[in-house]
Amino acid sequence: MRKSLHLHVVACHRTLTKTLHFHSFSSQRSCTFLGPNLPDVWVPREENSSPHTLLPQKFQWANDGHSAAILEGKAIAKQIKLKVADEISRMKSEIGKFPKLAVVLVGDRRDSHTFIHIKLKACEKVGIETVVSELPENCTENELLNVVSSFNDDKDVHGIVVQLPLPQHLDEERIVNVVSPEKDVDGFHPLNIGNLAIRGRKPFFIPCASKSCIELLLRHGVEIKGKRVAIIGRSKIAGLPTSLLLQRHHATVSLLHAYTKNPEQITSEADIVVADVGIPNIVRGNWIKKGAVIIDLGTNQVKDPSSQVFRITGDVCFEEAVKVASAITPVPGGVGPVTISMLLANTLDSAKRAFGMV
Ligand SMILES: NC(=O)C1=CN([C@@H]2O[C@H](COP(=O)(O)OP(=O)(O)OC[C@H]3O[C@@H](n4cnc5c(N)ncnc54)[C@H](OP(=O)(O)O)[C@@H]3O)[C@@H](O)[C@H]2O)C=CC1
Ligand SMILES: Nc1nc(=O)c2c([nH]1)NC[C@@H]1CN(c3ccc(C(=O)N[C@@H](CCC(=O)O)C(=O)O)cc3)C=[N+]21
Repeated sequence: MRKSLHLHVVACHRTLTKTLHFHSFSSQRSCTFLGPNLPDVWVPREENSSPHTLLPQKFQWANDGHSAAILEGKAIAKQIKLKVADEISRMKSEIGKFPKLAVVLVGDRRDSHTFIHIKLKACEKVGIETVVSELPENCTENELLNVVSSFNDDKDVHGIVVQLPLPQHLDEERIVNVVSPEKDVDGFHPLNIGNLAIRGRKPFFIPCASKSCIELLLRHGVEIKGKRVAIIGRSKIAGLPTSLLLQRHHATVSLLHAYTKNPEQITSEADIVVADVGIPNIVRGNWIKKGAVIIDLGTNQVKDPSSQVFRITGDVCFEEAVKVASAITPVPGGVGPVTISMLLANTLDSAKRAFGMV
């Protein structure tokens, strides 16, 4: 029951939605719409792009009423989707082909169904064809491996997503290993993760949530190079690859997990805090250094006790953090939508590679 250790469920009402305008989009030129693909991003940013510091000079804290800038993801996601849709429509008219994504869902988890629904809808909107394979909770590992292998062999499929987590009796690592690295649009295959970890190497794909974190930081003018980053959570979906991607952007990264003692000591020294735990409101206001930038990946479905309706809440206590941080991603509407647009971009990339368009 390690997860219950720091379970602070706090009612965090979103009353503050102010967006400060000192954050410009000056970094747009240095990050492609497909996100921070290698190797371009490792080239130092243009001298004249003058990235904003984490604490812009004109930024003032009043004793009362300070509110962090909100790092909105929806507009960025929309921009990326438009560009992807445009490329796909040109692909169709020029060569008569289009990208196709295969999604594999095992079992009946409520959150997995929601996430897959979001992914399929987004694919439809931009012109990515989809095929879904649903297996029962009690399916065997071989049945699942056969489904993945058949998508590997299908030349019309360019991307494969096996929705995680899988039921306990299935060996997640074994399944991830079988996905062809060239169709691994999640970027979870050891070859892709390994190449992300090693300087100068280029994975076929970078995990979507990690690209989304970097995209949000760069697009809002937050400098990464030389900054101290604390990431809470080391999952292969987000925490671990985000640590690898951030170190490639020359951040100094601490990776925290369930065995980390006094995590608040480490987070309170960080310029950027990334939360990827899955525990609502685990990151409190007093975990955060004044002026830090907060990226909240947590997407926790919480049942409202009064209405019995599910709502989404992050890992960060927004109401407290917004008073201390200089900028923060909201949940919903922050990292999540950009993650989805990165999946579309990765799938398009894969199709372009398959059609010899890169
Ligand atoms: N917005 C987005 O794009 C995405 C959102 N998510 C969301 O992020 C959350 C995490 O999911 P996922 O990435 O699958 O992570 P996992 O559930 O796989 O892993 C959780 C991580 O948190 C760590 N952890 C657990 N309890 C504590 C604690 N008390 N203190 C410090 N660390 C702790 C675990 O440590 P240990 O390794 O030691 O067990 C583990 O590394 C979920 O809410 C998920 O929905 C995930 C991906 C993308
Ligand atoms: N193979 C695999 N790949 C993944 O990328 C993957 C996965 N498994 N398992 C689960 C996590 C979680 N994840 C999210 C994606 C989008 C939102 C998202 O769109 N969030 C919206 C809200 C969504 C809602 O309303 O429920 C938002 O934050 O605004 C959230 C979380 C991808 N994951």
